[in-house]
Amino acid sequence: MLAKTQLHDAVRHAPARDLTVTEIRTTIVDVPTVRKHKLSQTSVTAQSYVIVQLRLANGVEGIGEAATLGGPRWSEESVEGIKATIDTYLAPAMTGQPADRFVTAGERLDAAAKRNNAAKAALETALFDAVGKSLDLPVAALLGGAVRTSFPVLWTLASGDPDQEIAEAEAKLAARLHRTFKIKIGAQSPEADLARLARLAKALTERATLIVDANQAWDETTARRCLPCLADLGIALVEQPLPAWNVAGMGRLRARDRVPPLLADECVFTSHDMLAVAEAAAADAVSLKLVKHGGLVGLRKVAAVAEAAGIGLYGGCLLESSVGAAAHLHAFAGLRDLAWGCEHFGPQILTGDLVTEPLAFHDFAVHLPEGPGLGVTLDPDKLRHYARS
Ligand SMILES: O=C(O)C[C@H]1C=CC(=O)O1
Ligand SMILES: [Mn+2]
Repeated sequence: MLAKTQLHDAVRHAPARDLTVTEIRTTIVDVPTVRKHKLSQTSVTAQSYVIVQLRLANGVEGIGEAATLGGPRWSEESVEGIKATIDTYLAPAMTGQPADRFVTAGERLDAAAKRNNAAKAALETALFDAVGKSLDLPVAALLGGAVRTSFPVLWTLASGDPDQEIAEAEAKLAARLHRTFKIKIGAQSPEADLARLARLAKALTERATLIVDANQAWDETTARRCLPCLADLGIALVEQPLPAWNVAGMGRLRARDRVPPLLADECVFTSHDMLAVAEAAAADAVSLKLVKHGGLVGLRKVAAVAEAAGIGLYGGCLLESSVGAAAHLHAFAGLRDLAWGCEHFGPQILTGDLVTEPLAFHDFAVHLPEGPGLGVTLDPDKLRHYARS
């Protein structure tokens, strides 16, 4: 039994348990990138996020982030739209509600707005962070506990200039930061991309694993022609070669010879999408992203459907800062098998971060931050500095 003074101490130090949401604030930030990042459908020189700050009755603040890529070009959500949706619809639906009923919160958010998955993900992340901080538990523990605390992490080559890309990959290898590289293709002709990939494969042979992401750029005929060439170059994984709607086409491609494993990205937002991809045998792996799945609970549901179908898990990103990247790592930490590693290099491509201590990258891995909640602390000066005026 605790002595009286010990009992008083325990009560005094116990985090206050009133987990009612009292206030939700949103801020749009624009953080420049170290170089231009060129995808098939857009290119960016700054990353834009909506940062959510959510306060509980106990005084604890939770944070979350919604990432976008080039405005509403990667998916339909933009930071301007996300902020308006949270301020007008999602925040009123959660204010006055308990923060620790995550499934009920999801139901309320779905009733308040259709889709808007990135907006919901940012708000739900802030709920998890606030509850974790209140209970002195990491978010990964709230999700069932961490299986791993470090994650193999790749780097994306996306300047489009092979000389620059080879030099960038060499620097990452030398610093023992990354040894798998994802090359963005589809911004130029397939022939130009194949020539570029041949140069990269030759320069990095035996020292790196290469994967490619077409971001929906090819039609099925082009993909039929080019996929065997990618197999010959030793490309280990081909992400979203076809438009998101053409799941049947991905299934047909996968059934052919000399086709590298296919990774589903833009064609899987919901667990229903995941089921359709599984039924069409359209992917070997799926890229998991909070902005697609509407938050951590949704991400785990998509992962469960993939696991049930024998489809591998890949820890996807949308170039998040350390806030959004930390949220992903907590969700990935509890997955039984993250066969394809992760791509949360986002904090490294920014010229600055939004937290007091950015995520740690070393030994070709990114590491789960320690401490309650997300394990990262928003830096108010940096938030002010990058906030859109
Ligand atoms: O995968 C995407 O489509 C989006 C993003 C993730 C990494 C990267 O370079 O772009
Ligand atoms: Mn992708």
